[in-house]
Amino acid sequence: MSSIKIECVLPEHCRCGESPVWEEASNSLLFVDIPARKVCRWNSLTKQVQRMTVDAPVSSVALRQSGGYVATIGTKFCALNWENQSVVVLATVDKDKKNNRFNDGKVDPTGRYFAGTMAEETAPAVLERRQGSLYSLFPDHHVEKYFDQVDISNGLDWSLDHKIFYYIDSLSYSVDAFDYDLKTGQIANRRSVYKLEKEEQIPDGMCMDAEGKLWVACYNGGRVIRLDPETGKRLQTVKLPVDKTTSCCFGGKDYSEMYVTSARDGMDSEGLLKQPQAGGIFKITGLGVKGIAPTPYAG
Ligand SMILES: O=C(O)[C@H](O)[C@@H](O)[C@H](O)[C@H](O)CO
Ligand SMILES: [Zn+2]
Repeated sequence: MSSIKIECVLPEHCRCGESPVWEEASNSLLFVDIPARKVCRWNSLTKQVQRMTVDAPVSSVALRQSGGYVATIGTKFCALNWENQSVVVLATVDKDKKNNRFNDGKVDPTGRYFAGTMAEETAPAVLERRQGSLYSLFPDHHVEKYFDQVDISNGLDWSLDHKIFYYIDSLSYSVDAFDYDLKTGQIANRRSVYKLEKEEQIPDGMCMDAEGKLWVACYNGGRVIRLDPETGKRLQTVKLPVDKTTSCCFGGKDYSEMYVTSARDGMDSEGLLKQPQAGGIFKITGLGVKGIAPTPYAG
């Protein structure tokens, strides 16, 4: 008895929409369009979008406890002042890798901002491999590096008890887990919890639900899948009307709705005719499971 409804709530035509984050205080969804260098804020009540253009690819955005937002722009962790549209650099990574940029990022349950890097793509998923690393920005603005040799650093989230960190390096076609030490922010004991099936294509962004299950957006797979990270089983597949589904988060009233971002880059004109909503923002209701509120960056 499924009453799942999928709706394109914003026909944004993002080149590569990513990093959806719900901001409860403003009833808004934040997201980025990476190559368009835009951070966007869609108010779910007024349906209005505000956009802020920055000077390099912006790959993730997060709430900030002291006001405004943080974002990963180029290879920099930055603070955003939405009111006057200004950017302050908090830290820079990969200084020796001129072709690198950040990709997906998310704040851990105590307020550290995790984000990984990748080489810039020449086409979707075409890039120099093993150039990326995973980092986090602590509240005091110092940066920790966890590991390198990453192809496309992507989705990340934490278990409800904060003891496990989940991570996707897209070209491994795997969702991985690490033991997580919330006190120190250290990770250990990497293992795979789910390998994608062929038609699921490339794992991209992901989020945790209130029952401890992971939702993974499948790039080129036109779907989000719900995984039980404890058993390694896929529990559910929800198909969307676009192939390039990039990331997902919960939002809306009590975090009962899911928002999914998508991309247009890499589609030819025939594909775009078939999927005119590519690059839009989708809302899924009726999933019967809620999400959890995002943690703001504590610095
Ligand atoms: O947003 C991202 O994660 C990457 O920057 C994108 O380019 C695509 O999602 C990737 O190509 C699919 O693996
Ligand atoms: Zn991504």
